[in-house]
Amino acid sequence: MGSAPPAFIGAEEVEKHLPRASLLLPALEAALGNFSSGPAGGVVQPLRTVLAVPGHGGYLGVMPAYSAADDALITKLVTFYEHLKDSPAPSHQATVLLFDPRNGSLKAVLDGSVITAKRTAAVSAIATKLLMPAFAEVLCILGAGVQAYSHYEILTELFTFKEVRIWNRSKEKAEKFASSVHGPVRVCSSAQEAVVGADVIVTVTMAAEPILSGAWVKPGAHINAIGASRPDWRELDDELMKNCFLFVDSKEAALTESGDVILSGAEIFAELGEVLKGTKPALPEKTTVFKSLGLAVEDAVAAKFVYDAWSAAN
Ligand SMILES: NC(=O)C1=CN([C@@H]2O[C@H](COP(=O)(O)OP(=O)(O)OC[C@H]3O[C@@H](n4cnc5c(N)ncnc54)[C@H](O)[C@@H]3O)[C@@H](O)[C@H]2O)C=CC1
Ligand SMILES: O=C([O-])C1=[NH+]CCC1
Repeated sequence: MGSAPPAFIGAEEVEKHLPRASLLLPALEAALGNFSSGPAGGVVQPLRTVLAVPGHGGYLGVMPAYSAADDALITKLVTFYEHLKDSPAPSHQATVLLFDPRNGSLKAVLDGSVITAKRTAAVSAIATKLLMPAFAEVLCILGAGVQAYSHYEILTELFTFKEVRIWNRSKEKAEKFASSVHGPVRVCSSAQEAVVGADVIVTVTMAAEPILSGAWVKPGAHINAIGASRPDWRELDDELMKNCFLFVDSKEAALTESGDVILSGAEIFAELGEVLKGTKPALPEKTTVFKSLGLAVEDAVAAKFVYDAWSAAN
């Protein structure tokens, strides 16, 4: 007798079993600490393979990981395309394959887009909790796409801001964002207007040139830098990169994939996992940048969470 056919868990079902990204926080904190502990942490995760799709402005990322603590074995396949102006397709699409670690059988094929949106925002929330200044009042989001929504949701769930500001390259999209989310959001006409005086800043754009200048940033602010995941793409300028304390999810990934890190020559202070383990300090009183590239082990944690909840309900 062969093994059971794999389950297919689509976007709606993923959303149903993972209604809030904050449900992932304990498991993600543990996974980031394990990732930064080397082989003793039980995370096996090579640097992702990213191949360009010539002539189409697209990329395919292959992201395998095993987490012993979660006993989760996955690979995520994620595509991202720079300019999809005349296409209804989202810029990022992903699928997660979840395997049985005991025998390699495929257990489930999960929509990876909701997982990517939620686990990325949850990791930014972990960084924000550790690195944002005391008494943070103003949240600023640069970009108004999928990640802007997931970041807004978790950051306003976990923290209380007096003001939330958004800027987007096309103002219509920022206005749509402001009218879709539940709380009040001020739409700004320039990135500078949105950034000046902000305590927590999130960059979630597809920019390839800097959209955030260090000259605008309030000393002591915390920045979650989520976009610019190619070695020649930027969201942050040199002034910011060189005058901040730089935290990353993975040093290896940052030094290979992040244009903001590679081209600025900024020194990495710590991995987030090292702060979570207590081997590096958090420095919330300093200007801090968390440069996120996205780790497959985060997808492993999220896919396991969704699969377990789905299995319990089916
Ligand atoms: N660190 C991580 O784990 C992850 C990072 N990302 C990155 O986060 C960023 C946002 O992703 P999504 O929200 O899914 O994308 P999206 O396509 O839904 O939204 C992108 C936003 O950037 C704006 N934009 C596009 N080109 C721009 C430019 N040249 N300058 C300024 N703004 C521009 C668009 O108007 C849109 O509002 C992307 O760079 C993506 O690669 C995405 C998933 C995971
Ligand atoms: O981790 C991830 O899925 C991604 N990081 C950058 C683009 C997609």
